Amino acid sequence: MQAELQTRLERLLEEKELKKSNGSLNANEEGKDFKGDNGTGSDGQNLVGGERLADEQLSDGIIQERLLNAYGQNTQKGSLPKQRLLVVANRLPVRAKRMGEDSWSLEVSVGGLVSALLGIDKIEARWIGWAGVDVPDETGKRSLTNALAEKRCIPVFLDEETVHQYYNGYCNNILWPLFHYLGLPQENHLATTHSFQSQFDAYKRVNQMFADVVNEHYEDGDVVWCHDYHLMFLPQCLKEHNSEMKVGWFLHTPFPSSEIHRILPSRSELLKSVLAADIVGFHTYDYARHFVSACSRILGLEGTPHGVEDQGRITRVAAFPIGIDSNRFIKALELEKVRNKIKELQERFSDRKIILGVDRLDTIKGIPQKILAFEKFLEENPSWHNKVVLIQIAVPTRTDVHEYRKLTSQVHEIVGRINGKFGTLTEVPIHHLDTQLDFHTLCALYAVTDVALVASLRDGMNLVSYEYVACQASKKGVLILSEFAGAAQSLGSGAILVNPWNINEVSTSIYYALNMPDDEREKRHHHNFKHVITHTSQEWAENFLSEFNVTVNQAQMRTKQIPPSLPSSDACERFAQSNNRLLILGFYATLTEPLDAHGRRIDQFAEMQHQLHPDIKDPLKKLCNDPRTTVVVLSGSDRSVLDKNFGEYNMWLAAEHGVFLRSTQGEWMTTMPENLHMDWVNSVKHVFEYFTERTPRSYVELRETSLLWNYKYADVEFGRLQSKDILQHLWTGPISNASVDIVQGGRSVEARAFGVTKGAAIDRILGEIVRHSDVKSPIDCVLCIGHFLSKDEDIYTFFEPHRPESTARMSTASPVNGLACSSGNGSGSDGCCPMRKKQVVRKSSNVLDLKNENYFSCTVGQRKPSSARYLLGSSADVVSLLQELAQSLH
Ligand SMILES: O=P(O)(O)OC[C@H]1O[C@H](O[C@H]2O[C@H](CO)[C@@H](O)[C@H](O)[C@H]2O)[C@H](O)[C@@H](O)[C@@H]1O
Ligand SMILES: O=c1ccn([C@@H]2O[C@H](COP(=O)(O)OP(=O)(O)O)[C@@H](O)[C@H]2O)c(=O)[nH]1
Repeated sequence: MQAELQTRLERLLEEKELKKSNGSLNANEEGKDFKGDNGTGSDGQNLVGGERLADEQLSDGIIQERLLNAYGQNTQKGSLPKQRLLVVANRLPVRAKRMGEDSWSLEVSVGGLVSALLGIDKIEARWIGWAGVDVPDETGKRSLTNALAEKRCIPVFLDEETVHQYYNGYCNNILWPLFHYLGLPQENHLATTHSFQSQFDAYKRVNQMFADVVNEHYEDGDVVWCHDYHLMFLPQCLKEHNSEMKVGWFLHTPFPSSEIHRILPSRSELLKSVLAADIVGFHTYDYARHFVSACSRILGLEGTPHGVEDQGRITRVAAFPIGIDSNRFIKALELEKVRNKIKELQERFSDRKIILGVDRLDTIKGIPQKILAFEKFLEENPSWHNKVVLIQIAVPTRTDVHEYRKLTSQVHEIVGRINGKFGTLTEVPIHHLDTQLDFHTLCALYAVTDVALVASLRDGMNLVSYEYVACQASKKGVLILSEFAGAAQSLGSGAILVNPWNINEVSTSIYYALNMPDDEREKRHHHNFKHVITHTSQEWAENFLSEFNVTVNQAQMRTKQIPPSLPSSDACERFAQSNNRLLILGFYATLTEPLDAHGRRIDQFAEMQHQLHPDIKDPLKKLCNDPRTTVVVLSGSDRSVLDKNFGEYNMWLAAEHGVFLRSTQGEWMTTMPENLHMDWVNSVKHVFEYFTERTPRSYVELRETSLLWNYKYADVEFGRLQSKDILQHLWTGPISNASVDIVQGGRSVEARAFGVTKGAAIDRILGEIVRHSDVKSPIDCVLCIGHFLSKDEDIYTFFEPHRPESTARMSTASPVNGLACSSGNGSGSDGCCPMRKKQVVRKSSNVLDLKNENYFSCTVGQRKPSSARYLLGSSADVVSLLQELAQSLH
């Protein structure tokens, strides 16, 4: 882990150096082209990526080559690896308006996501999304597709009803308010609950439609970057179609606490689907932390400092704070038409200070709260009447959603009341505009403003605050910023942070901002400005994509260490051909029923009954009754558990990791080594019980030679903390000098007598089995299958001690390469495994005649590096295998 962190850090520093030396991200760099009024670039050509001047292309090439080298990709001199980016977002950067049967006008869409992605001009990208318009006819679809192609945009066509259910319904009436901590729509809770399923179905359908378009345009090697809450199903849809596709997902809104997310009926499906991506990004560390925590608490998955682990597959989760194309704003202020607008505004408001709000008219933006705070300021500061104006730009948005329409009339009502109260014949204190401004007017307004007021109740980032800072190089105005906007984490040192719900606080902050001494204003602005010009949208995208490539490479390396699936027909064939075969099976999670398999939640009561998988009984009975097959269940459980579950079969039971052994025809015997010290038991029990009392739903399993503290059903994070604490208590207390091993499981801590492992026991078990066996020929086929802790994986290596890890993984298909068997390495001319030779001194001497290809070790369920040769996905797969083996007996 430490090593991984170091390389990550080293890589980031290296990239930073590269960028510095190239100067490509320097905000003061000269000679770049900037996007025009409509955001289509100064030449009006491409919205995303695009053709630029030759010298720029050259420098882009160098950057890309260096970055890709830094990512560890293969680059051949002279031939740059091509990595196209497919940006997939609900909204295209342009909104289409139909002008005629086959003619369209394209306007730039408003919103932070579009603004940020338009700021990336150094990566070749295509954009896939909805053009914001219903196009029912084929002519329209064709002509719009062509018009958009010129902007490197690819449309996904959605009809009106689908947009209603998916966009207005599930996205903006359910996910949006919930992710912003506003709960589900207040007025019609029941209606929402009722329509939930149909909206969710539409949401899934639309995500599949997006996936279909991506699949159609995808070329090998492309990177697919999915955006936002509209497309949480997309990563799964894409990976199901092509598991090799590189898929990233970025959320532009907050990700709420798991306590909020768990309200969603579709909470698990959404999380699982997002986790199908290789990398998942958020604006802030808090959102990333909430996501990991939701995956732990809701899906029961392991959260690591790097991401979320599911069955050995890690989805990287990290914070990538977005930025703006600051140069675009800084340069715009030099344009003549912007300078003219600035002059106009200065003249118009020459006798007043300007407070500015720029927001989509959205429930999350806290517009009513902002206006009420301004009212309070006017009430408390009569000397400021007629000397200050609040200009509120409220861009109409999502107007088909009830809550948004309600907000519009609410805001109008408050503004009207306040203007009525404080206005004069010629002036009003609030200029409220339900409109969208063009880029140049917006820049001019930012530049003349004295105080920008952002009062979001929650906001993923809030780019308006960045844009304001970028335009304030000369005026150095004050930014009042809600602590609930993601931007508060990056601009917090220069801004005045406020709680928008606290009207008094916002009102006094307005007063403070208007009266702030010049030097303080300058210092605060300097902090913010430095951040805004160095943390650009270009850098944001590069960081994300760099991390993306590293993540994919690391995942590929990890996959190579995971055992391949068991070739079951080969195993069955070898098994059937053998004269004396041994089947060693684990119990828990190997032969038990997976309780959460059919959408049922994990149920502690049911699961603790340790129920055998219902389909296992027949094949197991058949195998146990076969005279040439010996079946052993080898478990950590105590004798009573094995008696209860397997008493009726003709087999061997090895309880407590093999310390106790019996044939079901006979009595329990102990294989316990004589020097097994158990003097630690009472004090460890005391510690475990202490923690059980303090950790709800944890429990202790008391066995004779081991004690297990299990927190599988407890709160994951609390359980993990408690387990760390337990270890500390044990090491510093009862076991400091005792002869005991502490074994950490996924959700358990086990104390066992020193040296007790399944691998250590198997030799003694084999000796006993052979002593009692009627079959006189040696065992010539072994299947050893279990969901074992890594400590117990020595059972696999008992049969195969010299297995070269890496080569074994490479040669996934053929078991022949698995065992290190050659006549030159002491294995004997019969081609038997070397272990057998080593074992001749043990009790199991001469009982094994195991050829390389007749040995099948198999880990169950855990897609993790393992000493086993093969993998079976779950106990259901074990059942299928046993059924096949039983059939092969004929
Ligand atoms: O597409 P709309 O439904 O009209 O909404 C506009 C966008 O609103 C949201 O923007 C967010 O992204 C910004 C950039 O990361 C961030 O600064 C802001 O805090 C977010 O609210 C939404 O997430 C986008 O998908 C919409 O396009
Ligand atoms: O009249 C307007 C008002 C806003 N914006 C843009 O809309 C974006 C709003 O992004 P923000 O992150 O602040 O919030 P969002 O609307 O995405 O939630 C910013 O880039 C603004 O420049 C605009 O182009 N015209």
